[in-house]
Amino acid sequence: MTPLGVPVSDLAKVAVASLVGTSSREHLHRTHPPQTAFFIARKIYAILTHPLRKFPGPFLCGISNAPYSYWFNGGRRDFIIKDLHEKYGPVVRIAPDELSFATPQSFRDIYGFRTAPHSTFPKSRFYDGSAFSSYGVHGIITARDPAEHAQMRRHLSHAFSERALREQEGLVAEIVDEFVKIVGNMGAEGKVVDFEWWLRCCMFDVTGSLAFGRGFDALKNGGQHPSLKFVVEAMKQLSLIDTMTRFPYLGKVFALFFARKLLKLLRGSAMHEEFALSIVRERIANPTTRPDILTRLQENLPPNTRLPDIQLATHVCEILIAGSDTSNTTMGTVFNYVLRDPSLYSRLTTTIRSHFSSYDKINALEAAKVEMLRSIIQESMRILPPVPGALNRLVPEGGDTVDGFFVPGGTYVTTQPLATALSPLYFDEPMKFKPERWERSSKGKDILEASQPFSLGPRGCLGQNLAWMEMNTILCKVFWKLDLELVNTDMDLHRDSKLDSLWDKPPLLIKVSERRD
Ligand code: HEM
Repeated sequence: MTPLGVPVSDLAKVAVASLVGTSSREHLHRTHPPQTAFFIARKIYAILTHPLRKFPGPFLCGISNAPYSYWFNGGRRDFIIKDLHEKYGPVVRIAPDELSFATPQSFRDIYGFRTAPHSTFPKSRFYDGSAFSSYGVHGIITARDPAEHAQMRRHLSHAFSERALREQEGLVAEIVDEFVKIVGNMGAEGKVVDFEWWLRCCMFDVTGSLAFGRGFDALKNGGQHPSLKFVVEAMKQLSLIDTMTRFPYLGKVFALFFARKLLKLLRGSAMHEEFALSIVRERIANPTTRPDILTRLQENLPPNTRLPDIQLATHVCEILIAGSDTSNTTMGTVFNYVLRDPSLYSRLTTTIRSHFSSYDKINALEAAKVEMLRSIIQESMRILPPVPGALNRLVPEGGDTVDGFFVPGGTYVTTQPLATALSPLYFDEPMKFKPERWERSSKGKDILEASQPFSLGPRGCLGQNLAWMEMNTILCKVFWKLDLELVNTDMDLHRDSKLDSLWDKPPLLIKVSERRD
């Protein structure tokens, strides 16, 4: 398997098929007219009697996965689905077996814990494939079996507890200080800093330090670590893998066309897996009390047991992706909107600079008290949900209801975060950045549960307290110490971002200088 679920053997099969000609199945399809007519009649019958036929949506989506794959590969899937919700309403059929919802209640029904007579929806096959999946090992994010996942989550929760968080603060602060110093120095040299890239390096180092027990020196060497390159590349290929899952036969042809890309991914994946395993093994051979996630994952196990090396390595690889890109996207959105609004920028810097009498006094506990910053972060996660909408779930056998609609078993369902969080049904002037809607005193008409950046229920974000700690600390330190000015003001985050499984954002060019006041 590739890291993302494409069986390696498929690549070989495609190569063989291309040498020996069409497969027997393809030969069957070069059929006599009556067989062709029968095939078409069967297809039409299946379309007319499909259990999802009553759900609204574009006609083509009801008969083929092609529109969905086309949108996904074009990088604008979620924006298109958002438009479809505006046209068709709260539920849209986006593929033959797939429904998209855009309501707060659907978040609860699809992702939440449900009690009898309902049942909790498991993750779908679109989660198959991650680092080490070729060994049959799943991590906390890709485990689909609810019982297997529940056991993992109980164990991993310990690594994200309040106590663990307090102990992790020092490790985070070390890297944040390095980040502030590096961007400050670049600014002093007269360079414009691409915060999109440097925040990515910073979060990769922070999450690497916590999950792998060491940073990746991405800040020191400008993101040259092969694992960072691989992760960035792999996240951009998920639409391709999704397409291959939807079109298993066409997928083989695709594999031929994209053989180079896939082989590069395979090589990158093998290196990343090797690297993760070597770190885990090194750690096991040299036990330490360093208070990171890797240490915590080796605790709280039944006596005389330990997690297999590969299982540990799978968890840390998945945590690396879950924890780095999400926080980096959120902070990029904060900088983008705050720096465009001089009054907001001035109020925020004044608040932070008066809250802390010196840079050294900035810590997670105090940073969490800056309420204005909290509202700004919440609004940033609403206006650009850091995890876009492929959090696919499978309706269990027998079917169930989602926001009052009965959905047959076997249907794939999602709540589309962008469509929900940018809907005028739930937010007043949804395209406007208005942090005040999150303030406790706000009497706005907004329905805040329509923004669920961390998802909810049994698979909701396990690292959200850690994420808050990281983001509060970084943003307080940067706004306290540096003056910032957005350079590429013509950039539009919604217009210029693409998405695959996560966001592919445009550069965020910022002039940085030591604060003048
Ligand atoms: C702004 C920052 C973050 C956001 C918006 C975010 C969002 C999410 C979302 C939406 C999910 C659900 C994914 C799904 O259903 O497939 C998730 C899961 C998860 N996140 Fe986060 N996340 C953030 C930061 C972090 C951090 C910093 C970590 C750890 C270093 C982390 C660790 C996890 C883990 C382990 C899961 C899997 C939980 C499970 O399945 O039991 N996240 N996150």
